[in-house]
Amino acid sequence: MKTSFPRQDIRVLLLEGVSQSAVDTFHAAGYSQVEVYPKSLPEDQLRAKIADAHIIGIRSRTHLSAEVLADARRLMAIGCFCIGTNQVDVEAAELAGIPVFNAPYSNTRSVAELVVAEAIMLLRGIPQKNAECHRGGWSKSALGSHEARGKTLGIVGYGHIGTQVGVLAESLGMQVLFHDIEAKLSLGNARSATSLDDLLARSDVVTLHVPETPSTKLMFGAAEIAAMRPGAHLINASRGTVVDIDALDAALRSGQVGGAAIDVFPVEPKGNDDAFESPLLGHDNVLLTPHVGGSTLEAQDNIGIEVAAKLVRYSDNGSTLSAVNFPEVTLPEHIGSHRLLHLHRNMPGVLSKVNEVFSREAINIDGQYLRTTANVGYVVIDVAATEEQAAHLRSELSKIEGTLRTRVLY
Ligand SMILES: NC(=O)c1ccc[n+]([C@@H]2O[C@H](COP(=O)([O-])OP(=O)(O)OC[C@H]3O[C@@H](n4cnc5c(N)ncnc54)[C@H](O)[C@@H]3O)[C@@H](O)[C@H]2O)c1
Ligand SMILES: O=C(O)[C@H](O)COP(=O)(O)O
Repeated sequence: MKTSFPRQDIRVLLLEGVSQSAVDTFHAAGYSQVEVYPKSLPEDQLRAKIADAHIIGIRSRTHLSAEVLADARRLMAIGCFCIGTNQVDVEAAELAGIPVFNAPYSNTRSVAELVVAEAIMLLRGIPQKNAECHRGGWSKSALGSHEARGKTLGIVGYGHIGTQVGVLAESLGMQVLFHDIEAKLSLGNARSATSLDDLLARSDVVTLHVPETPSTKLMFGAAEIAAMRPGAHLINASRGTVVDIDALDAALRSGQVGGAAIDVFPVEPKGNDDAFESPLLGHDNVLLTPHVGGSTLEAQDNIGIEVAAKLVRYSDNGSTLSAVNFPEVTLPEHIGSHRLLHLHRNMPGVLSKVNEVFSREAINIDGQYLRTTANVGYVVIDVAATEEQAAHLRSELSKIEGTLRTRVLY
């Protein structure tokens, strides 16, 4: 199958050490121009690089703002090789006709395992004991050391990760409480708290699993920390913007928070060679990890395949299934027809103008698919036409008012 652009001319830019499995997936699909970087790029370099890329793959460190996307003149699709998509201005991407794909489940288990391990470590006071041993100290004591069995784990954000954490914690004999802004079906014996304050008042360990949104920004500050049980522990493997890090620092000093495990930070280094700074440095009772909740070989391997396959499918076939910012269509192959893709602002009258083009040109439509979001409409039309006719149709479609982007797949 030919595409409007031969695959070997499509430039794929993968940043932040996206797994080799992604590169292999692109190569196997005939995409030979895959450029790989081990970390995120400074904004000036990103803007220069993105100007030539047709497909970009990033993880959580690369910010694709509206300004950066404005330079991405050739960009066709974005792959977030992770769960979070908060680092991308997804609305700006939608209005530029660029679908954003991610891997919504592939690292869920990795995060859940780490969090449960951290809960055990915190309840036993292991971070302090480990630090002391490293300094040549020895304080063998059961003081402040507790079994996880019978303790209460409070999960804030009972989504894919939160539910998995709950299942694993229950298998250790923990009581699980959760709080979510949506009504959620509880798994196992987990119970919904009546409110966030109710959860905080009853939990020995609180773990955060909310996405970064305007409503979760700094949602865990001095007031929430004060509502925790004195000496309870806090785990954050969600996003660094969710916790007021200075308030946590103060609560660790005062003893209101007994210990913490923090994987994500308001400001994170761009790559492994850059220095890490945080007010939490030097607290013996804090486990600090460099945003590795989802960084297992198993998860990264799966994510590489999953997201690369979604990008290839969109590029080859136009399917947008599971795009986070785009009308979703699952399309059959278009053997024997040419496929025209028309992305337009969602405004009255566009579809009739699209259809007018085909009747005016007397071209038969083999199949038509349409999905809309509040902002945009995505119409896919399979036609029995020659290559020249398809190219002409594309140029006619481009002239319709409200058109954001057109492509043709031969
Ligand atoms: N540390 C890591 O490496 C790592 C790895 C994967 C994901 N993450 C982060 O974890 C987040 C959660 O992942 P997920 O797959 O469970 O997402 P999810 O969308 O399945 O679950 C998030 C849950 O949070 C709830 N929620 C949203 N706002 C809330 C609020 N204000 N109060 C309470 N609940 C709220 C949602 O209703 C949803 O149930 C991701 O968005 C990502 O930022 C981090
Ligand atoms: O959103 C995610 O999946 C996690 O934060 C992991 O991000 P990473 O790919 O940058 O490790």
